[in-house]
Amino acid sequence: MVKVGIVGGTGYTGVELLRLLAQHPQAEVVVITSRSEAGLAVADMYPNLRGHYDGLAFSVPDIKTLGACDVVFFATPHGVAHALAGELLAAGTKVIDLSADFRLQDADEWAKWYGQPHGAPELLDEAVYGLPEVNREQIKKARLIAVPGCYPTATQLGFLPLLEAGLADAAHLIADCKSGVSGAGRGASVGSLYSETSESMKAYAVKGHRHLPEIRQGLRRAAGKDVGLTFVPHLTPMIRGIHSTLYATVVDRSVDLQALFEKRYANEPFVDVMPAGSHPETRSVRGANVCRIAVHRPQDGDLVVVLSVIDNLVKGASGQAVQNMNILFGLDERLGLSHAGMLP
Ligand SMILES: NC(=O)C1=CN([C@@H]2O[C@H](COP(=O)(O)OP(=O)(O)OC[C@H]3O[C@@H](n4cnc5c(N)ncnc54)[C@H](OP(=O)(O)O)[C@@H]3O)[C@@H](O)[C@H]2O)C=CC1
Ligand SMILES: CC(=O)N[C@@H](CCC(=O)OP(=O)(O)O)C(=O)O
Repeated sequence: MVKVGIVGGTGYTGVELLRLLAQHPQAEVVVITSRSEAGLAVADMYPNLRGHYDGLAFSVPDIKTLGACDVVFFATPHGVAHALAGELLAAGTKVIDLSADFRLQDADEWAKWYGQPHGAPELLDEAVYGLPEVNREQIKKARLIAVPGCYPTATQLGFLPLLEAGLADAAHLIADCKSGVSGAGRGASVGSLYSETSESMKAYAVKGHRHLPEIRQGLRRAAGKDVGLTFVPHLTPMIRGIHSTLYATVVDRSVDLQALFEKRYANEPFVDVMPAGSHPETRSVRGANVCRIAVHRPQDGDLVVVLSVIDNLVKGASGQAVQNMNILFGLDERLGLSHAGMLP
């Protein structure tokens, strides 16, 4: 049994970790932290978890109790894992960080986009970017894993087959992405109010979103050269879901793109390449650790349109984090992650 600690149990990704781990046959959550709700029983805060975590209550973060776990997930705002990861690693505890603290390999780049100095640059060399479809072998040996962001997961998985095969004009990639409101977290803010987000839709951060350098870093690795990417996120009136519509110009029209995508993901348990002509829906992955992809070449032209959908809280965060844990501990990668999406 893997002994699990979670720092930040009251945010959306924290409670999603609890929901997924409740069904995991080889993991037991023994510590869950919240400074504001310390002492409260988990089931008193989250009635959906009644009967699953009897006796487990939130506690303040404490290195001793966390350091007694086999693995600690950070479901916290940026900067928290910087402060605590080093001590946990020294105690022999593995760290899976859902925040962006260790996603960018360059500490200066991180400081530029996150508006504060990088708090643990000495750990960057050993941090592994936790996208299993790319880094499975490194994840197996890692001590510190940076779980990719939600937009970066959907966008990279959609572009990878084209870039790895050298088939796209890497200088002109476009990612037009839509997110549900839970992507903004559980903290109260005017922008997340029902009356601000329902019956309306808008783009934001067109000038530059902090996921841009993360996506670019992954695409550069796949292409083996610099890439030019325009990334435009949108807020849409749904609770969960990311829908990435990706555009690239192909340099060779003769290639069977459907076959290329199917081959690339043939052995991936959590990437579903849909039949040619499909239009994946976000609700088909709601609650599921799945990225569902369709590839199109409208009117047989040289512009490829890839549609890629995930649940931002599952394949875009907590599900992917559990997938990483399974790989890290030599377990079946699918354990605890067999939920299908929810229609309607
Ligand atoms: N929402 C999403 O779709 C996605 C989120 N992420 C990332 O996952 C992380 C968690 O996001 P989300 O679940 O939305 O929740 P929040 O970012 O709102 O995190 C809240 C949790 O962190 C705890 N926390 C806050 N500050 C500290 C601190 N200094 N020390 C210890 N604990 C702290 C809070 O508890 P308390 O204050 O009571 O201690 C609370 O449980 C973020 O980095 C987010 O960017 C990644 C991908 C997708
Ligand atoms: C809709 C919405 O606001 N989404 C968030 C991104 C999701 C997120 O949590 O960011 P990390 O993956 O970097 O942690 C945003 O645009 O800031």
